[in-house]
Amino acid sequence: MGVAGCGKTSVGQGLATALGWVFIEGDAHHSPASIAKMQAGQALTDEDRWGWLERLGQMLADQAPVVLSCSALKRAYRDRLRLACPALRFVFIDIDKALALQRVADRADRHFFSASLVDSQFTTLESPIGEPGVVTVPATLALSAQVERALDLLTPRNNQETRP
Ligand SMILES: Nc1ncnc2c1ncn2[C@@H]1O[C@H](COP(=O)(O)OP(=O)(O)OP(=O)(O)O)[C@@H](O)[C@H]1O
Ligand SMILES: O=C(O)[C@H](O)[C@@H](O)[C@H](O)[C@H](O)CO
Repeated sequence: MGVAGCGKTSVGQGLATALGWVFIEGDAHHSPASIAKMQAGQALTDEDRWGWLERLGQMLADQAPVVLSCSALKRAYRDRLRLACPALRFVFIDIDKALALQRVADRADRHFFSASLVDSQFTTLESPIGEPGVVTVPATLALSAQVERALDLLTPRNNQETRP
């Protein structure tokens, strides 16, 4: 989970490969209207997101264990997914606005998400740090180190929020 451009797809695919689990791309399940909005530089509202979260929750309930990429920016969104799948754990990819902007701008030619929306992602984000079942991985690490860190933190012996 995390804002646009933080690395959800990259880390999620890496985790799924390491775990031998299916990877589900959350962005592939937005409604066409939501994709059109984001393409046009309009931020999604709660209304836009609830149906999407329902669909993702159903997939978690039906297909777990899986790795799912999902922005899950607000506590209420995460709680909706937890309700569907009580064993759910979150990997929060922590990124600052400058780096997120850079990454989203760099891929603008091949991705629907408008760089003008990065600000609103940070306005909407309610940090999950401190919530149960959440581990945090810095966006600045190399991808392989992020996957390794996430796997390490997700193992029961390391039941902690962050690591120095
Ligand atoms: N650890 C990393 N180091 C350097 N670049 C990265 C890293 N992780 C991802 N990137 C790059 O940042 C960009 C965004 O990554 P990715 O698509 O995985 O993020 P995302 O959170 O899934 O984005 P979105 O949800 O907005 O589609 C991509 O160009 C990707 O190659
Ligand atoms: O909740 C949201 O606003 C969305 O899920 C976004 O976060 C994007 O879909 C994603 O990051 C693609 O760039």
